[in-house]
Amino acid sequence: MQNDGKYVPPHLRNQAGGGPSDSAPPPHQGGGGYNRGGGRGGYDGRSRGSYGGGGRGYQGNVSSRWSGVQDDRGRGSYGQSGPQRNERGYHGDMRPDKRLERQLFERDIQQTSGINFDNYDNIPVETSGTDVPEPIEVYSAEVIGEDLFRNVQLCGYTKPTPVQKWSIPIASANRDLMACAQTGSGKTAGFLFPIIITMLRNGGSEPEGGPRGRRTYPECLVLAPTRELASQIQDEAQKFLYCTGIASVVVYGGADVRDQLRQIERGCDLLVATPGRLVDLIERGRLGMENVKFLVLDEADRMLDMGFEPQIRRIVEQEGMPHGEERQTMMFSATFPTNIQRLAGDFMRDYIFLTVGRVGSASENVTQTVEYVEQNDKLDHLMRFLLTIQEGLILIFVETKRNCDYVEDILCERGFPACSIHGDKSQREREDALRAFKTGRCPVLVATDVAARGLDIPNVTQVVNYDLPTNIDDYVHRIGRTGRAGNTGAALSFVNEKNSGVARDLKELLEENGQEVPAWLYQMTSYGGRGGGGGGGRRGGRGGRSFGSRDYRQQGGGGGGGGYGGNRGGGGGGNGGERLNCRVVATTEVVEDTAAVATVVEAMVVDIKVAMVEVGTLEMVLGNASNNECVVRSRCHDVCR
Ligand SMILES: Nc1ncnc2c1ncn2[C@@H]1O[C@H](COP(=O)(O)OP(=O)(O)OP(=O)(O)O)[C@@H](O)[C@H]1O
Repeated sequence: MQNDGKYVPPHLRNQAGGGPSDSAPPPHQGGGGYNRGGGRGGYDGRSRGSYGGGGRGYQGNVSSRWSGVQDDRGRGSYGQSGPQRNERGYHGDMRPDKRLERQLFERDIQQTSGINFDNYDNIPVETSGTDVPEPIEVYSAEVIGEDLFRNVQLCGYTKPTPVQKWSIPIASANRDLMACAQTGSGKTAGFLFPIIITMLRNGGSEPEGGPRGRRTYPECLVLAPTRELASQIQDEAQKFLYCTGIASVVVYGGADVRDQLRQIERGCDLLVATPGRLVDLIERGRLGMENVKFLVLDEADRMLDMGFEPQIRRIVEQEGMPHGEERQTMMFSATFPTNIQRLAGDFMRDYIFLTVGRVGSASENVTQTVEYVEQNDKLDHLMRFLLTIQEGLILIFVETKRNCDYVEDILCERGFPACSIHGDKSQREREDALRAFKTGRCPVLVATDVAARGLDIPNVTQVVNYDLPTNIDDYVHRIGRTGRAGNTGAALSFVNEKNSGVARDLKELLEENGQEVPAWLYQMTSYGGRGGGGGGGRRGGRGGRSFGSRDYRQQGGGGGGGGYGGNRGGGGGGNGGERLNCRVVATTEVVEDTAAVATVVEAMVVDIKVAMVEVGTLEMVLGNASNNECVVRSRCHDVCR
């Protein structure tokens, strides 16, 4: 896949020269930020051996050898106890920089709001929780502060989206928040804006007891499930933080850790991270959680669902992160199954639950079509379909990494300029493929679910579910890669008998969005097969379309969210104790961690309102896994009678 370190799509791999040149910078330069001032991309003498208690510091000591390097004084430099703070108490740059400004806010690489942007205002908003603050209606210097307002204008935002209207006053009032809003409706700004407003209002400060060793102490931590999403949040944060003096850094796995350490050492007020790499840096003694005043879990349901719970619990509960009033916690997603709400509730205090539209509903800006296609016909069908798409970027989702490579190869062989992204690719390959896609050099991207969440790529006009996902929430996120910021988009899904597990939820979702439901899909969902007429789909378990039941605390079984996870007993209220003889319906990998699966299955059983499954039952099921009678994947998709 690599050629001199550059990504070459398969259809160009055997050609002389190895494919198109690729001179654009990587989407993210090692976690660096504009607010890093000098030293971007080059050797930064100041960050070597000068940090911490050593006290030497290279402040003001730039010799002629480094005269070409931009000075960094506007954002503080290294001294006795690490990077200096600026007048606001943070570590970022406050000086305007026209070149950087152009780079950050360049319109032609940004998502511009589309014709349906104003329709967001028609989506019903519901809040639950005590003393909910009133929403804001406009962006102005009075409402969000001068600095942020300037940056909002530079972004071209003329008014807040519904999730922003509510999240800004709620979070600015120091309230915890669990927010659920459609894909592409501006949740990132929804959590970053109130944090920036509050950070600028309060000013930065040292952790209680002062800094220790070589640790850096961010005041805000944003956790995200994938590298690409973390990197994208950082890009957004950099725009919103321009000239505010707040420094943001991103860290994620697969990228050079030394580079990330250098970035952190130069000062980090707002940290965006994937859980694994963050734990690594905490273990190395380079990051401390003691000063975290704002914690955000973006795509919270995905992170917990993906098995990041142990890392997240460690980060939040065992690394000195402040509790209670000392910390504000927010969680955002377009989907929030009840079981995950329950789990997430453990990290929050007296939180407000905000829903824009129904929890888990798809964006109304996406036209959804489903076609019955037999497994063996998919490739031909796909290629015929691609020929009908004349413009825009096309994102194709497949279920497995192997299939991802395979579909990419075949498409390229047949002359479609395609690239691919999945979890087995190197970070470099992932970045290169995304860049080739974004720039339109490869307008077809084949992806696994690694690209399903959060990615905001302008001009994606078509999503294809070559393989349908096994649960409807993943479907909602996947098709949400198009139809963003009020733009319209289209999603086509290939469906056959293999997808009977999700067919019923799909049918309901199509109906809810006023999309055409073909007769064969009605038929498919009318037999008693699993996930079909048998009931027990996750969707029904979340309370269907009933508005009031979205916040699990209102479903009678919540009990305030205490004691899930480490304490399984807390989970089962309201189910009447009916015993479930369950079978875990599963997919690819055999899972070794039976306890973790038990947690997920138990939560799902609670979710579909039947009963608590006993761990013993589950172990028995898992015991059969080795006989291939039942293969379990770490994300259990369905539990049925
Ligand atoms: N107030 C606004 N006005 C115009 N555009 C906006 C506004 N808020 C956000 N956007 C743009 O809308 C796009 C989608 O925003 P964002 O990625 O935050 O959506 P999201 O709700 O987090 O989606 P997902 O659920 O897929 O993660 C981005 O390009 C963002 O810049």
